[in-house]
Amino acid sequence: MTESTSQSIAVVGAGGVGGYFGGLLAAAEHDVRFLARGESLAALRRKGLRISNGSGDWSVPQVRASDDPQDIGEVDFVLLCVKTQQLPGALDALEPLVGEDTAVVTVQNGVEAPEQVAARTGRHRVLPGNVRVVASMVAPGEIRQVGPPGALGFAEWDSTVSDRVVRLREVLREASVTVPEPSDIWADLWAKFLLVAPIGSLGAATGGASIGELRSRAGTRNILISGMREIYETGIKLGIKLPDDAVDTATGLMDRQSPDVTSSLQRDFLAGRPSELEAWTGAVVRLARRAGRTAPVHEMLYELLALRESRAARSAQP
Ligand SMILES: NC(=O)C1=CN([C@@H]2O[C@H](COP(=O)(O)OP(=O)(O)OC[C@H]3O[C@@H](n4cnc5c(N)ncnc54)[C@H](OP(=O)(O)O)[C@@H]3O)[C@@H](O)[C@H]2O)C=CC1
Ligand SMILES: CC(C)(CO)C(=O)C(=O)O
Repeated sequence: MTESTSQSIAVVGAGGVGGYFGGLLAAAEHDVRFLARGESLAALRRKGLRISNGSGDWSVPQVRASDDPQDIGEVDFVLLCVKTQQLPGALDALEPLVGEDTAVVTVQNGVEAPEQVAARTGRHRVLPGNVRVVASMVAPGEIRQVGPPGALGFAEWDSTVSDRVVRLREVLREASVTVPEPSDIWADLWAKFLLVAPIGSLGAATGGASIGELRSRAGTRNILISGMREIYETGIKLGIKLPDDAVDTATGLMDRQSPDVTSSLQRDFLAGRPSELEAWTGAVVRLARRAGRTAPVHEMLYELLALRESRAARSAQP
């Protein structure tokens, strides 16, 4: 074991992302402590974590997990792996985990989570992160990951590489996690946002059309590309150093995805679960306004989806 293995890491949320990256870290015998709850916690305590992907199934029969942040205690790093709408609750639980030198890594889709966390912890504690993986919790304690191995890129707020960034990168690499080194973490986050938000929003508004369907119809393809341009223009106006060809790059990435890919936003909508609508579609609309622009594609999609969500909430009431 190397020096970096002595780092302690709390994983908050044992769903798709937390279960996958936390599972890899735990399998590599790092000091990983899950802050979990409900059935996930019961499963982690009973049988540990099981992960399946293209290369097979593997499990970590014993993991350290609790729903009490005091049991987790102070750690070197927190991987904050909850959905955006769950951030306020997770942040309430953070205090016992965070000591003088603790850094908190965000993994959420969208571009606003780092600032939401920083509002509680201060920017100096936040390492904005960008996750590229397709992983979901198929049953409590059971994670399915599809496609290429998951990657977790992160840096300091100003995109610099501090000692703690180097330490966490080493720990993750020892656990076989791919760790990209973005030269500008904000441009990297926006580039992913630019790809994922239009696909997720349109996919949800169509009732769950896959990426293959959306990109192959001329009309829906145009909507996606116009949506990407809206995010690009907003980002540039807000000072994000997106490359000139960001929309072309995102279009190429979209075209190379397996045709059956869907996003978590549309899957959550289809299943009637609370969604990240505000952090995806809603954020595009808000950020465009902040930039003094409009984003007509996302404005329309946001209104359709917000109405759909509020109707679903009303009909779920007793
Ligand atoms: N899944 C993916 O492939 C990718 C996801 N992302 C982003 O990562 C984030 C996480 O997504 P994902 O892992 O899919 O989400 P999941 O819903 O699968 O996992 C979130 C987990 O966090 C738990 N949780 C929430 N609040 C707390 C809390 N206060 N204490 C303890 N546990 C808590 C949830 O429990 P409960 O079920 O009880 O609510 C759930 O198990 C999202 O922002 C998503 O956009 C980014 C890239 C890829
Ligand atoms: C990359 C993608 C679209 C994969 O599922 C994602 O981040 C999400 O669905 O939350």
